[in-house]
Amino acid sequence: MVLGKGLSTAPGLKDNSWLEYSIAFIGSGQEVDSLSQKWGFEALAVTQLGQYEFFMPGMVDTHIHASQYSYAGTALDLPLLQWLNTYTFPVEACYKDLEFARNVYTHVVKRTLRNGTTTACYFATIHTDASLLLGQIANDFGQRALVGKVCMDTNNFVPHYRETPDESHDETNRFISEMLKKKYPLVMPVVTPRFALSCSAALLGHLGEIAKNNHLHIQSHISETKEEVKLVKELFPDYDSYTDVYHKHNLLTDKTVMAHGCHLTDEELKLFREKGASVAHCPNSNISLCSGMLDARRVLNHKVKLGLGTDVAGGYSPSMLDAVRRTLDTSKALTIQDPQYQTLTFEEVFRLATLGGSQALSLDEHTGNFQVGKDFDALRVNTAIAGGPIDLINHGEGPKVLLEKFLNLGDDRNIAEVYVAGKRVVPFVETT
Ligand SMILES: O=c1[nH]c(=O)c2nc[nH]c2[nH]1
Ligand SMILES: [Zn+2]
Repeated sequence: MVLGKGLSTAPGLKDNSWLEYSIAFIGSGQEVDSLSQKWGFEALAVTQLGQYEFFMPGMVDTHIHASQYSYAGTALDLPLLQWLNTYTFPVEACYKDLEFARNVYTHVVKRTLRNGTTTACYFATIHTDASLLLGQIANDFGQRALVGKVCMDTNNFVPHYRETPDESHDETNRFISEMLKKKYPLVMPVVTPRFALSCSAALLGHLGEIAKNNHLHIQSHISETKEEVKLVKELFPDYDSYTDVYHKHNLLTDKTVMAHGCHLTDEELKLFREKGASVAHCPNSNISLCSGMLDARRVLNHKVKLGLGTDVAGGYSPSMLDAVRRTLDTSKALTIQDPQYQTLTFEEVFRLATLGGSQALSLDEHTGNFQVGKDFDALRVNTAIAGGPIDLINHGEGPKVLLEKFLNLGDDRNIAEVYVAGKRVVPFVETT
C-alpha cells in the first residue's frame, strides 16, 4: 500500500460477510492494472488519494467512560476519590433515565468516531438497560466497541449509586446474555468491576467466575493514585499487592485491560506480563486529576501490552489525538526529571494509539494495522484540508512528516473519512 503522494491506494477489500470487509491484498499503486486483473476489480474503482492525503489505521481508545461525556472539559479540580464522589457518581446515577442515556451516548459515539476512534472500550454505568443501549448505539453507528456495565456494591458517599452484590451479579449476567443475543458483528460485552475500592471481595469473585465461564474481556482501574493504593492495601490486607487482588479473583487474564497503573511496582508488572494482561495509559486524566505520571517506557520494557485511553471525563478530551500528544508530553516530563530517560518517539506513540491498543484489547486479530486478513479500520486523512488546522508551508512533504504534522497539529477537520470493517462510517449518513 502506498501512502499519499498522489499515488493510489486503499488496500484491496474482500467481501467477508454481509457487513464486514477485510483486507484481501496490499499492492503498489503502480501495479493497479495487474492487480485489478488478478483480483477482479475495476481499475477505475480505485480510490486515488490526493498529494497530502493518506490512510492510517483507525485509533483504539482502550479506556473511555461514555457516561461521563456530559461533563467532559469541566470538574477537574479535585483528586480522584473526591472527584468520583462529587462529580462522577451523582451524574452516573442519572442513567436510570434511558432518554438521558440515549442523548449522551449518541453524542459520545458520534464524537469519538468523528475523531478517528474506530474501536472504543467503554465504561457505561451500573444500569443494565442503559448499558445495552450504548451497545446498540455503537452498533448503529458502526463503531467497534467493548461495552461494560459497571459493577459496584460499595459506595459510602453516594449510597443511591450502588448495587447489592446479588444485583450486580445477576444484572451482569443479564447484560452479557442480552448483548450476546443481539449478535452485533463488532460490539461485545466486557466484565467491568469499577475498581477494588468499589467492589467487595465476594463481588470480585463472582465477576471473575462470569468472565472465566464466558471467555469474556475484563476492564477495571488499578493504581491510579497513591491514596487509592494505600486504601486498597488497608481493605485487602491479605493480598500481596493491588494487582494480586484482581489476580486472586480471576480478573487478571490475557483479555484484561487495566486503566492507569501509574504506581504499579516491578513485581506487579511481572504479574501483568505473566498473565498477558494490559495497561491503558490515560495521560490526560493522570495529569488533569494530578494522579501521577505513568512511565510508559517501563511498562514496555516489562513487555506488558500497552494502549492509550482518553479516560473521558477524568481526561477532558474525547480525541485520541489528544491522548497521543499527552503521552508524548508525559514522556518528555519524565525526561525533564531525568535526562537519561528514553523519551517515547512519535512513531512509538502512533503505534500505541493503533496496533498497541488493539493488542491491549486482544482485538489485534481483527484490527490495529493494515495486514492482509484484518478488517479495514481506517482513517482517510487530508493534511491539507481547506480551512483546517495545518499549514503546509514546505511543498512535497513526505509521508512521515505528514503523519507527524497530523498527530501534533491535526483534528477532526483533517479526518475526511472513517472506515470500520470496510464500511464508511464518517461522514455520517443522515437518516432523516
Ligand atoms: O479515572 C477514573 N475514573 C473513574 O470513573 C474511576 N472509577 C474508579 N477509578 C476511576 N478512575
Ligand atoms: Zn477510568
